[in-house]
Amino acid sequence: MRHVSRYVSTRGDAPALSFEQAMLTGLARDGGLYVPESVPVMPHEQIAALAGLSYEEAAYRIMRPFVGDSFGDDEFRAIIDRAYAGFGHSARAPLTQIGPNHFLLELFHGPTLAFKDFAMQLIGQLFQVALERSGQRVTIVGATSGDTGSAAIEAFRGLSNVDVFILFPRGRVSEVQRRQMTTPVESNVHALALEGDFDDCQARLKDMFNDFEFRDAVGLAGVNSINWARVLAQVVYYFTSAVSLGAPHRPVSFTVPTGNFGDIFAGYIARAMGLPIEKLVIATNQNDILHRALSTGAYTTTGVAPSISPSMDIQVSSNFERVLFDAYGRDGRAVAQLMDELKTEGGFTISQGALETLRATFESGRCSEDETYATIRTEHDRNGETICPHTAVGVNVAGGFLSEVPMVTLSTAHPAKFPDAVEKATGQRPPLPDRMADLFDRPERMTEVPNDLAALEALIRERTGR
Ligand SMILES: Cc1ncc(COP(=O)(O)O)c(C=O)c1O
Ligand SMILES: N[C@@H](CCOP(=O)(O)O)C(=O)O
Repeated sequence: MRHVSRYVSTRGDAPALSFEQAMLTGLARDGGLYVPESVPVMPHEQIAALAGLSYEEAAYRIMRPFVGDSFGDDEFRAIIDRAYAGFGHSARAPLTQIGPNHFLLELFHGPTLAFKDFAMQLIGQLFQVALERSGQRVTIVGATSGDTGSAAIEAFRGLSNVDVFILFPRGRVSEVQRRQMTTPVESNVHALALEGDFDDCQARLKDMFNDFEFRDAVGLAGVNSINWARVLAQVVYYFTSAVSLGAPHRPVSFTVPTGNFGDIFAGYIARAMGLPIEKLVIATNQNDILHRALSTGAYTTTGVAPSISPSMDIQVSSNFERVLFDAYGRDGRAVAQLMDELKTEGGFTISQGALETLRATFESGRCSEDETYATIRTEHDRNGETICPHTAVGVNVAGGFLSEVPMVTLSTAHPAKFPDAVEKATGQRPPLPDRMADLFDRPERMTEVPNDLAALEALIRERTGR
């Protein structure tokens, strides 16, 4: 398979970078997101040869061409092995069947019980190797609607060359999610409860990246899915699950509970690499901007409405920019203009040509709050499966797209992260795994912060002394 040598910005006005540079940079200096200059295609026989391999070996073969010479072969293998050693299931991402031709891909066996661990554990290892080599010290700032934050803290806690600041919307994450972020005792961890919603957290994060003086002074790095390495790690489980269902000899479809569009974008990359994905279905909760955009062509923000699937309470869906870049023929100026309209006017209209391109790849659906509860209840009663509300959104939307082609719905978090919603739906409270059983007894530590760039930057500078 050909190797990717460079990553380019979706806004076309930042220097092209190597894999390691793009990973440590996060957001491009023109405000865009890095993508591979071109996506390598994995030949049919190499996809077939993934059957029966360990998750780690498959991960190595799928990701290696994207890494270029940033990491040596043995070094990269060792990084992958360390990343997944702490997962609670030997298959890492096992499949379970919930109906004729309908499967759940369980992505919650990592240390913080959500799919974020697949990428964050890998990024943690990659950062450590890269920073030790360069002697650099970085300040990671992340925005979270609940799961990215805990996964990032878990991956970077206690590291001597990293400070990690996580912005989460105060009162809008589940109690388990909040405690996962506020109970770690390491002094390099800073949980910041922001007065606002997730879009505010993500907007302030991007503002920090666009303030070059601050960015350079603190050595700002990002581990949200704006970071290409996050997306890359998530490509792997599309391959492993599809191959175990017969790919590349037969096609497979995926439904992805979607918010910031990072996870489904990884599926889009898998498809571009040659994995025969028939349908790629975007499943949204009541914050349905992506479903509306695909249906009408109007990408218009309406304000975030809190839901029982809080990690998907997002309106400004960051990675959508990456598919727009392709849909507009990789015209960075056109993308920059759309993003400008989004910022100044709260939305934009997708051109007819780009909309047709998007519709050729993606389907979409929306799931209401009542439907989410009903789906959790039905899966519990019919299949004995307890699923989290995000997964329920996926299962519900996937129901409209079932066919003779196997459908895989991504099960993105463990139900115990959202016990109130699950208990309300099923009458039973899902227990936390043993290693987290004392989560509610641990003391919490967090700082309440305003939705104000200057105040946030001042706090980060003071805490890091930079
Ligand atoms: C449990 C869960 N499901 C789904 C999503 C949506 O994923 P994405 O933001 O990659 O679209 C998230 C947040 O990212 C999440 O934490
Ligand atoms: N749902 C996410 C929001 C941030 O998404 P990311 O994939 O861009 O990090 C969360 O749980 O924090």
